[in-house]
Amino acid sequence: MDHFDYRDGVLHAEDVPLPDLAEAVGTPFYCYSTATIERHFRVFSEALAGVGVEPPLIAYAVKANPNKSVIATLAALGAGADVVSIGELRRAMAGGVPADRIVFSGVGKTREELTEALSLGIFQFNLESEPEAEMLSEVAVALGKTAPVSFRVNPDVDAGTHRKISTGKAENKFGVPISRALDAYALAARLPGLDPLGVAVHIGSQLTQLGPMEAAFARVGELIAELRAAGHDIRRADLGGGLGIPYDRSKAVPPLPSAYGEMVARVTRDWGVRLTFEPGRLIVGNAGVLVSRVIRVKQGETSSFIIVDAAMNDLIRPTLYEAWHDILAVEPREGRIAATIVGPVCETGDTFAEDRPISPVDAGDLIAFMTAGAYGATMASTYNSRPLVPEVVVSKEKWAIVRPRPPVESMIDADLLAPWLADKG
Ligand SMILES: Cc1ncc(COP(=O)(O)O)c(C=O)c1O
Ligand SMILES: N[C@@H](CCCC[NH3+])C(=O)O
Repeated sequence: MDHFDYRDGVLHAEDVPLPDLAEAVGTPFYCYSTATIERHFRVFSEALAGVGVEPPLIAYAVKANPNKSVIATLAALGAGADVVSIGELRRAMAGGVPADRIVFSGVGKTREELTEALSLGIFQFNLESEPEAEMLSEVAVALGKTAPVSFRVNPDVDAGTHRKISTGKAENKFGVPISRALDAYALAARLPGLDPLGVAVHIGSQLTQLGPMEAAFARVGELIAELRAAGHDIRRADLGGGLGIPYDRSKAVPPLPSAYGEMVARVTRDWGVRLTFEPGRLIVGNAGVLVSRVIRVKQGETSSFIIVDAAMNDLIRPTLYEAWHDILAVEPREGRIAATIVGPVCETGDTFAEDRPISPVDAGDLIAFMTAGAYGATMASTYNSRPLVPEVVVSKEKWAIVRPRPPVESMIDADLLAPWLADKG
């Protein structure tokens, strides 16, 4: 459930009519609902409340939406953070997440990143290779600290999602092959400065079936038993994120957090570990929309095109993953047309939807891309010298711009070549 609804024929974000925001902020802009973010975090936390030997750590995957106000909303509810760069780590802390609730994931952490994170005293490093373990050991020895580590294992499970967001198949770059895990833990136990205390897994994103996750978790359970038999003191398991959300309201809803929670409870019953979860999309996906204005409507030879002022640089998911977003008129008119909805960027791929049924719209009308709170603004670029889209947060009848629109002048590079040319004579 989200808090974007029609009232008197106008789409609202909580109690704020979207046309009012468009008037004040200009288009396009992202708009997030605080109530939805809070609700999703609570629903997920309640579904997982009883699993593991102590309350689980719900580490919000910051990459899904790193806006500081979003992080702050979640931090106030006790969320931890799953981060993949020092930028995300600093953002999480700036948003109020304590270091000891932060998990550092990612396949290419640098020595500088490992050093800063260890100095800050984070909850856990999820290592993705043996060379990374060796580097972290060197860092730990230099700092005179012990790093709490898990290996992210790659269980070679087909997650049944889009190939570009599947992470747990043998051919994916992520994790240590589970077949090599015993050797990796033996290495970590030998290396000074590492405490190999857990196992981590994450097989992909927008997962719409529980089966592949259950298969991966079962393998983690077997591994924990083998590691203990080999003398390792395993006290934690991190089951990652990935639970899917409904993008197309006319289709079946993916498994709910309650069903996920029941599956996790069943599979992990005898593990005797503290569990961590890293949900991203589930928390923020349906908490955000991208609001855009129709620039003009144009008749092509075979299609009718609605050209809007948002483009692939603002929301890349449709062209990158053939992803579906519901597209709604903010103030719908009578009737229905089918149109191809495109942005102004000079790429054929700058197409949000083809032959999509939508209420008739004219130049100047507003439309909303639904379910854009996750992997929307965070994946934006300035391609075609388009400034990043502003972000607005709504709470009941109040709203605030939490990232302003940069001026178009910011698209003009400083002239760094001139002094160099002058220097050459
Ligand atoms: C390691 C890790 N954890 C958590 C997530 C969050 O995934 P999602 O947004 O699908 O919950 C991702 C992204 O897929 C990830 O790579
Ligand atoms: N960015 C992707 C998901 C990748 C998740 C990060 N590992 C999406 O929009 O669906």
